[in-house]
Amino acid sequence: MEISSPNVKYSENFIDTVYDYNTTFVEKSNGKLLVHPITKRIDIRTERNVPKLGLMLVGMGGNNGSTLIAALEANRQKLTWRTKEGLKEANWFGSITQSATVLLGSDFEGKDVYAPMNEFVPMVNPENIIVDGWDISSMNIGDAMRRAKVLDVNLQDQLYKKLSQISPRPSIYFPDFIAANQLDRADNLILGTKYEQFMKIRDDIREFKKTNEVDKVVVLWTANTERFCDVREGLNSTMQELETSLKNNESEISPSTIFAMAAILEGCIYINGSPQNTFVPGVIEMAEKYGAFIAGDDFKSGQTKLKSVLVDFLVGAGIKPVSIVSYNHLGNNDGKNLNSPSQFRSKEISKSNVVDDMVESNEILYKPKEHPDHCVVIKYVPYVGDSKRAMDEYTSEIMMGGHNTLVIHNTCEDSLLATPLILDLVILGELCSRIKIRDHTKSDAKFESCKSVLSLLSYLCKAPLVPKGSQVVNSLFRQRAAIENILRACVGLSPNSHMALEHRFDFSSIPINQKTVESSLKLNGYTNGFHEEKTSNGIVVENGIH
Ligand SMILES: NC(=O)c1ccc[n+]([C@@H]2O[C@H](COP(=O)([O-])OP(=O)(O)OC[C@H]3O[C@@H](n4cnc5c(N)ncnc54)[C@H](O)[C@@H]3O)[C@@H](O)[C@H]2O)c1
Ligand SMILES: O=P([O-])([O-])O[C@@H]1[C@@H](O)[C@H](O)[C@@H](O)[C@H](O)[C@@H]1O
Repeated sequence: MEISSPNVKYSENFIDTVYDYNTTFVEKSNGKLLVHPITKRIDIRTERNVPKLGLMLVGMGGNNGSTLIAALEANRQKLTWRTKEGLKEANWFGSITQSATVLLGSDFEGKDVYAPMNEFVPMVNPENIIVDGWDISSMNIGDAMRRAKVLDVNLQDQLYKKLSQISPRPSIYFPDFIAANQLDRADNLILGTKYEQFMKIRDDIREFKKTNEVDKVVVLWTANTERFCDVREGLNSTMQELETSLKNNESEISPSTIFAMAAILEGCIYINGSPQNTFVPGVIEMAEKYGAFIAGDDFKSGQTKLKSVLVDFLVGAGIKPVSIVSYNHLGNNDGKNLNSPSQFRSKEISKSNVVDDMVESNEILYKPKEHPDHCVVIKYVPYVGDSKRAMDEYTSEIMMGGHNTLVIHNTCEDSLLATPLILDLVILGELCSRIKIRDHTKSDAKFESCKSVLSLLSYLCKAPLVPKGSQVVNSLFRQRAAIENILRACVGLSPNSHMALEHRFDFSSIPINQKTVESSLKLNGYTNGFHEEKTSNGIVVENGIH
């Protein structure tokens, strides 16, 4: 990849670009829309040095946790294994950072050219991630992998010895927050008051950092879905209240909120892969005060991911979804925990709200407050294990009183859909912590980090957490476009608009071909001897800046 841009500069530690950010503000008054296109010249700085990254999983002995650890090791060793379909090899299918590409542009023959998503800017290599974590179950990860029944046995057998030497740290367990049916796993617990348990988690993080000499740590919740906790003044509506409630051993402070507090105070990135409301206002205030990063909620892996595509397509096509029913049954421990009404309610909320922004986007189809019937059903059927059987029905109104009904059946190993998302959350979350911007027009402007709430990770979450006052976006393609266009901006490329004007109009008067490019480079003060620089991830950047 050769980026010939006068606005991109590679130094030893940074990629610096001067970027014209174009956006549009709209005023609504007296039924009219006054539209203000805005261009803001900013500097974008991406640290090039990728840290030695530690990942601490809460719930590491679960299906997702054990499968992630197994997959990291299998890919590290490039393992292959025989199955009845033939020889399989380790891969990261389902991970956008490892297995997806981004449209770069077109060649001079007009053909699209794509590049791997992880070649735009330096990203953490999964092979170098050091994993640790906690579980209320003491089972070692080798046996946990067997208990999960997710991976082929021939692969498990190659991994078992190494994974059986890994055991989860004792964790925080408040029976009231997860299903009672989880009690039989809970043999690996930290005792003491909530504050003492909080301090133990902080000690664990510090010990992990010191022992492994990691530069950064991501703490990621892939433990069981908790019930929602109360949010109220005097309990957790501010950081102060939360800290006081913790010290007072307040029953409504959940294990996940304690992990989030500990992670924030230890300078870690904290990511919530489950649907519960871990991020009470006091946690968000704490993250903002300490400049920590948080993201969530609930991995967007299967039915909901498809829903955020289908509803976007239907509403975008002017077709009106009027009834959406999402049913699935599965038999893994997640399903067992969700068999309990309070925990199911957490999941029902995250699976249901995903259509709201897309419905609200079209006032032609929907009157204010009008929305489709939307039903979510999850049943626990032990025999099927991790093989989730999902059935969805989308009924829509089409023109002249017609109807269109889509019925989808989807069977998958649920953990093999979620595990790659965990990797992406970790890698993209860490990348966000290395990107900064400042106002190019102000000589005294300071570089600013991302906001504490990493809404860029929405693509990976059912119920995206966004900064206060920001719009929740669930459309999968809008979420993906945000990621790819920010990666492009970090190397000075404009957003993919797909306008392709040069292929829709006769550009003979404005030729875009090899000669044009060379002459425009000269116009932009390029010299013949281009300054080439190999970046750490193999991109050769060619620019005329000397
Ligand atoms: N496709 C998916 O697998 C998917 C998709 C979206 C969300 N999720 C969510 O991810 C989470 C994990 O899913 P899973 O299939 O791995 O579930 P799982 O039940 O197999 O694993 C959860 C693990 O968390 C442990 N645990 C429970 N409470 C804990 C605590 N307080 N501290 C530490 N460990 C604790 C359990 O012992 C278990 O080992 C669930 O909340 C699930 O809803 C999963
Ligand atoms: O991601 P998705 O398929 O919409 O939702 C899934 C649920 O349908 C499933 O029952 C549950 O066990 C998983 O945790 C996941 O949340």
